[in-house]
Amino acid sequence: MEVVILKDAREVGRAAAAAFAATLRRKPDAVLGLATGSSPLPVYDELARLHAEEGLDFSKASGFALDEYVGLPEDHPESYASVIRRDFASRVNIDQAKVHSPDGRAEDLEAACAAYEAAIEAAGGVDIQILGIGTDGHIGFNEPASSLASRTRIKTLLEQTRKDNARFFDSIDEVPHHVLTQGVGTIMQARHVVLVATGATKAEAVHGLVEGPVTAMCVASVLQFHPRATIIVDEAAASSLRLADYYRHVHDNKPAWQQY
Ligand SMILES: N[C@@H]1[C@@H](O)[C@H](O)[C@@H](COP(=O)(O)O)O[C@@H]1O
Repeated sequence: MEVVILKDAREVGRAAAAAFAATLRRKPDAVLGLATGSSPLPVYDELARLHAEEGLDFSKASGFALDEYVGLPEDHPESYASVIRRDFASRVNIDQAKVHSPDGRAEDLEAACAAYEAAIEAAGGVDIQILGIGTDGHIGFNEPASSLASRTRIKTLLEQTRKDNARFFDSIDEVPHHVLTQGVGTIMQARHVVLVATGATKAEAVHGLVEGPVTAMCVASVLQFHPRATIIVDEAAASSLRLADYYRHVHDNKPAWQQY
């Protein structure tokens, strides 16, 4: 696990976008793992800039979103399919038909989850996955006590997560109770995971993720088992890390040949 502590959200976005750009340049048909929430926004801003100003090419790439609300119309502005389209896909030259989300409107939700797993596998697996983190340590919508081996499935949201996400809706009553999410085991199969977190409200979750015991009570801590996880946080989100000075030292003295 590499922990990178940077000044602010903009720097975090730039560093995470650089990892995406490196993957795309090495493998133009890369499979990108996409996430919603406010944390990845600066990453998408920087990817859009790299596309516009430096010609970063997404034309052969494809994408898979982490999760989706159950029951929201596909064109609802807060469905995660809409959010990914608005925040990312519409701003670069990716083929929108190759940007996928779990089908939260399916009549048979379990079949939709199985189909999503099969689609990720058929695409060759996710090359690089961007992740945010919930205040309770969730990744995707894998709430505390999720199976750490889980695959894409239906989950019920914690009230805290519904409250956290209510800012995107007119009222909390509109936030769905159920979601489809890639499982923890699914996320763990991405070849490179880049988790971004900013702001003091994420400090405890980041501490649990990096330094806590591996526990389903802080699902992100499972990334301690991932062979290539890059955790990029700002100073505020790093404020509960016990070994922050060590992570800074490692990063500042990184040999030029070592990438994240
Ligand atoms: N399903 C998403 C997660 O993927 C995201 O990481 C989390 C945090 O969002 P934010 O970055 O807005 O704090 O929100 C939602 O629960």
